Amino acid sequence: MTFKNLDTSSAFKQLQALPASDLKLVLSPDRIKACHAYAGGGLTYHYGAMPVAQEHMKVLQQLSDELSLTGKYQALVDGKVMNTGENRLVLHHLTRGQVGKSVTADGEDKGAFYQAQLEKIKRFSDQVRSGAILGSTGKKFSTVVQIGIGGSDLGPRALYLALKGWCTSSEIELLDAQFISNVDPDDAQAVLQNLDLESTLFILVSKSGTTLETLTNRDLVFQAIAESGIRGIDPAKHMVAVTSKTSPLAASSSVLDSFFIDDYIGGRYSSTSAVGAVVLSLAFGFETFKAFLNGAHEADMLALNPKVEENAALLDALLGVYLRNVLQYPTTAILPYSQALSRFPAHLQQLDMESNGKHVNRDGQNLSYPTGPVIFGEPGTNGQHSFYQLLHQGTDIVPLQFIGFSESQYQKDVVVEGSTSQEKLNANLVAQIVAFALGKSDGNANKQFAGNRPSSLLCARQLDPKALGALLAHYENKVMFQGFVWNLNSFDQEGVQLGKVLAAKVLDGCKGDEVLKAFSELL
Ligand SMILES: O=P(O)(O)OC[C@H]1O[C@H](O)[C@H](O)[C@@H](O)[C@@H]1O
Repeated sequence: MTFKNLDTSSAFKQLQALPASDLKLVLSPDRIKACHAYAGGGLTYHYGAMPVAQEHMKVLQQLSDELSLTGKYQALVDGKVMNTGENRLVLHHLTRGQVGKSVTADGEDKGAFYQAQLEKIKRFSDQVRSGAILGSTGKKFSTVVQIGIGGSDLGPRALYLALKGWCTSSEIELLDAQFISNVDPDDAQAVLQNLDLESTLFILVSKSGTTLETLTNRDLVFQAIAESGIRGIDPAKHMVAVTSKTSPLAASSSVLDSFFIDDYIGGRYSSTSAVGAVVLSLAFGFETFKAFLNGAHEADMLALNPKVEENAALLDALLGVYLRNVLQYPTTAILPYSQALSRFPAHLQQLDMESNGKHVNRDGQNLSYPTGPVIFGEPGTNGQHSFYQLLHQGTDIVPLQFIGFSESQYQKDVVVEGSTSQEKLNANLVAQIVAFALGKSDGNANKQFAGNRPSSLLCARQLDPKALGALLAHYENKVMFQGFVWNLNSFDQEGVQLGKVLAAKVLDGCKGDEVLKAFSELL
């Protein structure tokens, strides 16, 4: 299997030579109905409003074949070392089901290891939710608080918010989940001040076990418990740990129990491991989390298909490469028309930008072509009242990724002026896709809409656990495929280390109003 730079690919050179198609010419109901691929979990990926004609699709297939993209995916799930920067396997797919051959590493069957952790999490969450495990003063747990940052916060937080409505309307008993991530003491205080500590279980999540913000917040929580004055409360009975077996936290005695991931699960890819499993199983019940895993696994299996037009994640990845490297668009907006996905764009920022925001290839050689785009986004319709002006009439074209659902989660609605709120939400979604693609001519230049703003749409009947699992895996696999195309190592993150080192340096010499002095010393 050969890894090579995108600009050495003959198919890529063909792609560059094709005429950039004109959206106005091709967007039609027939095209929209024809241009889609099933993404798993009830989710479908629609690309009719993308600036590609059949001739582009043919060359994208050639590019995928030339770079052996699904072959590289198969090698990854079969246990080939794909994280070349850290010399590690990449096994997050295995946390939601077997995709390739069974993988043994460190003398351990990794599938069996992840399955054993899931079974332990099921037992534990069942016991907490049933009251078989109580707080140290005898109260049943009603709230869980995850302490973590980056991949130990963004994915789990986004997924909790995404499923809270569906679980509520499905009459699943919820435990309330809260999240503490920032080292800003106000972040923790805003959560702690509303808690009944006797009925709260804290989940300390750090794969490395060394992240400054997380360890600091752990100590802040322990201090709050100690200072609460609650008779008989034992902090160790109100905290569990999620970490890697090689981390300093692994042997911690100051927690009720520990659940493990390993070094083959990257932080931004860890939501389907114990990092997401503990909080989501406690909050919504293990069965809900298992349905979520099944949706992700279905998407993973679909991503093995070498036929680009039938592989939603691969197609999304290749269209993204066309927009980034041929049409030279530097950003992508994620626009979920679902308030429940309010933190999903934030998770995708880490997933995409920490994976592919790199300037050297897998061999450490500088690259001469663009790589990962800047990712941002907010739910619709709110974004329409914020940054859509630039998206419609700005000087830069920003490719758009819409996400939508036919039905709401709570199924509570109101008819105003002949339509429900869900109908209004989706009318806006449809109107935006067409307006961005076709624009509007006007004698007054200030009122002109150039159109030709490309977009894709991922949609399903409802945001339920399976659809959410497929949505998460779709983007993980899209980012993986794009990393293969750009010949990157998408699985390490050297770019976050310098800030940590400098922060430690400033801390040594900086107290309170000394900060300005410290800055001047560093200049
Ligand atoms: O889970 P931890 O080891 O505490 O790491 C938390 C985060 O730390 C860094 O920011 C890494 O770049 C992220 O990928 C990771 O998710």
